[in-house]
Parts: sequence; C-alpha cells; structure tokens
Amino acid sequence: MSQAPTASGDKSSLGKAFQKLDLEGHDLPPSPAPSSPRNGRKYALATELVYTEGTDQYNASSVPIYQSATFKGIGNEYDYTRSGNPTRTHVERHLAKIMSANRALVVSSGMGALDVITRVLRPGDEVITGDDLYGGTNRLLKYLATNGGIIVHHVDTTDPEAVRRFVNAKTAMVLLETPTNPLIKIVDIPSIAQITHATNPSAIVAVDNTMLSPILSNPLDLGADIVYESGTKYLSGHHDLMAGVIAVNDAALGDKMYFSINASGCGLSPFDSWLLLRGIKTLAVRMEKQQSNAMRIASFLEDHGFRVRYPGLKSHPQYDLHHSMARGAGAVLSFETGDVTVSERIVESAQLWAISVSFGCVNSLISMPCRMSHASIDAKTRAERNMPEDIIRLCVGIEDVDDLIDDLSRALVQAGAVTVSVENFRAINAPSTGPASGAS
Ligand SMILES: Cc1ncc(COP(=O)(O)O)c(C=O)c1O
Ligand SMILES: N[C@@H](CCSC[C@H](N)C(=O)O)C(=O)O
Repeated sequence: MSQAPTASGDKSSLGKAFQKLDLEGHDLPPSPAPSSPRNGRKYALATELVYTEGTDQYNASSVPIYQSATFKGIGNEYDYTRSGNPTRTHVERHLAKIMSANRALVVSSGMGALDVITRVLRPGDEVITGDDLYGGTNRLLKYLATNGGIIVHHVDTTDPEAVRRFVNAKTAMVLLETPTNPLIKIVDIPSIAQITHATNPSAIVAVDNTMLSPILSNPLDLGADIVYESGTKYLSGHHDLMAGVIAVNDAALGDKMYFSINASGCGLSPFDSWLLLRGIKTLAVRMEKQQSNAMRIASFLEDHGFRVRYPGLKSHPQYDLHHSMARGAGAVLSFETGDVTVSERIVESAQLWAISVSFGCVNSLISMPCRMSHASIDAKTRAERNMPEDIIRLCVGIEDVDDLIDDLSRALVQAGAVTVSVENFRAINAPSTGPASGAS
C-alpha cells in the first residue's frame, strides 16, 4: 500500500502549511502510541471488540467518563478536552485496534469526519468520487467545489478503469463508498487504490466504511490511506448518539487529522465517547443478527418478484467482488416497486418498520432515499445518476425476523404491491413456500 503524503514530502503546499502550523501551535500531543500494533490483535475481532485496554486508578470495569473541560497542571498529557480527553483517548485506541489502524480519532459526526478529512484539500486539487454517494457527502463535496476551488469528478467507481481515466498529478483524493448508499453498488478498493497510487503516490484514497463497519471490513488492509465511518450507525448501534471515526496508518496523516480536530473543535464529547465504546462491545452480535435477518428479508422480496439490491444475494452482480473484500453483506438493502406512489404507500403502511433516516440501529427502518437521506441531491442529478425515485431502503434490525416479514408483507399488500391474503402471511413467509403472485 502506498504511503499517504507526509508533512515533509508532500505533493502540494498543504503538507508544508500543516507542518508550519504544527510547529507554531502549542496544541499537540499528536500521535499517541497505539495501544496495540496494527494487526497485532491477540484474539478474534468479536473478542477484541469486548475488551479495552487500560483502566483507571480504581480498576473500574467501565472506563470512567472524564466529564471535565480542563485538567490542572502544566505540560501534562491533558489540559483541555477540545485537545484531548482520557475517555476519548480510550475509545480512539480501541478503534485503532479493531480498524487495523495505527491511529483512530473520533469526532462529533460522520460528516464531521469527512469535513476534517477534506480540510487537507487546497484550491485546484482534484477529487475523484462515485456517482452514488450518501446525500450529505455529495452536499459537502458540492460545497467544496462551489466555494473551495476543488474540482470534483463523479465517476462510476464500480469501474476501476473509469477512475484511471481521471487520476493525474492534481488528484489529491479518491473518495469511495462501498456498498454505496442507497444503490448498494460495490467498489473494488484494492484495484482503485493500486491504480491511484501507481499514477500519483501522494493521492489519498479515503473509504467510507459506514455501511459495513470494522466487523465486516477493514479498508486500510485493502489499500486505503484513510477509512472513516459514521459512528452514528453500526458502531454505536442504538441511535442514541452522533459520532464519526477517522482511522489511518500514516503518522503524518494522523497528525494532520488531529490538528484539524483540535483547531476546529469537533472532537467527540466524553459522554458520547463512552456511549460509543459501550456500543462497540456488542457490534459483532448485533451485526450477526441484523445480517441474518437482512438475508431472509432480501430473499423474501426477491422470491416475490422485486428487484432487490443486497450483496448477500447471489443475484447481486458484484457478489464475488464484495465477498473478496468483506466478511459479510451488512444489513442495508434496497428494492424497487416500479411506482413511486406504491413505494410511498408501502413505507407509510409499515408499522413495525419505523419511517426514519439512518441505519445500523437495533430496530428496523424503512425509508425512501429520494425523499429523505438523499433529498439534498436535486432531482435532475438523481436522474442523471440513475437513482430510481421509487427505491425503498430497508435497514434491518435485530427483531424477530418473522415479525419483520409479516409487517412488510402487510405493507406490501396494503399498498397493492403484491396480492396475497393478509391471513396467509406466516404461510407465505415460510422458507419452503413458493412465491406469491408477484410484484405489481
Ligand atoms: C454512508 C454514510 N456516510 C456518512 C454519513 C454521515 O454520518 P453522520 O450522520 O454521522 O454525520 C452517513 C449518514 O449520515 C452515511 O450514510
Ligand atoms: N436531514 C439529514 C438526513 C440524514 S440521512 C442519514 C443517513 N446517512 C442515511 O443515509 O439515512 C441531512 O440532510 O443530512
């Protein structure tokens, strides 16, 4: 894997600028020693998730919440919570271990993480990214293109050759999502990282791993320079906090990220750091259940004639690619009905499935991305990027799967999307039963 730019050997003035600011600032400590070397995990990931290193003077089993803005003294490890806090450091070291990283940093949201990452960009820099992106990511990139002099190329990142056509000496960043949100397209991280670094070794390959989380994928091991995630989703798992995570292996890159976090003041609060840590401990068991539920639901919809997008289904055109990179398919899927009104009726008819943005939570959610999570992408752009207006996204939780399928069946029938009698729900959902009369 190529190294990301360093403060001394950088492609642009940005490395020098950071070096200068770091030298002028008195706001370090950067680069705390990682608690474990990268990939130096002793146990399986599911075990490592549960155990964190280090404790307080009383051997507390749960890391204390250091709910303090200031720390007394001169020249100590901590002086001010914007610059560093023991609870935050604890979750950062834990995340570094489980993300195969030398350093992880936590901030106030996933978008906050992307904001910090894109602060390395300078006017004239080029960014190559996908044509199916989370709406907020698209919005931030559009803002940078409009106001920051950044040139953003949206390409079909499912085709590494499409990326190759745009990589050049001005490419500062290649920003990837996989699976994409909401079209569930798969991006070949190793090929794109190789293509990018071969042409421009100082270009940063950044991967948004929100849709999978570290239990299923470690993009740093696949050639990425930066991996970031919305901790609001699987990592925390209960929709009770907002968080963002940035993980790197390159020390200079980590220092730049830390500098921006301290300078802009977006580090995660002590209480949210504690909540995030608590959530991470159950990630493996939540994901296992969410994923098996998602597989049943995806199969149910496919059996009933819908076009389903889910990388756990063999019918996904990039099934093999996805499973060459990841340890599972995750729990987000989408499907189309062919009719926006029918889709709206399904979403509104669901009772157990909450109509809500977001995903990765213990309870199941249903949404229409074009009206909700991706509404900030204008309709013309959505059409140009082949995002079907009728697409429904399901974010599967840990409930009893038969209850979820029953509720979905009821909603499909009420919306006129399938024709089966309500009484027969359990019957039609039994795995041995053939398809009902199909999608409308
Ligand atoms: C793929 C993806 N990346 C990043 C984000 C941003 O995360 P947050 O909402 O925590 O800012 C989201 C959702 O919001 C997302 O779906
Ligand atoms: N109003 C919010 C929408 C958040 S969408 C959250 C999540 N990433 C998802 O995909 O559902 C906004 O405009 O950012």
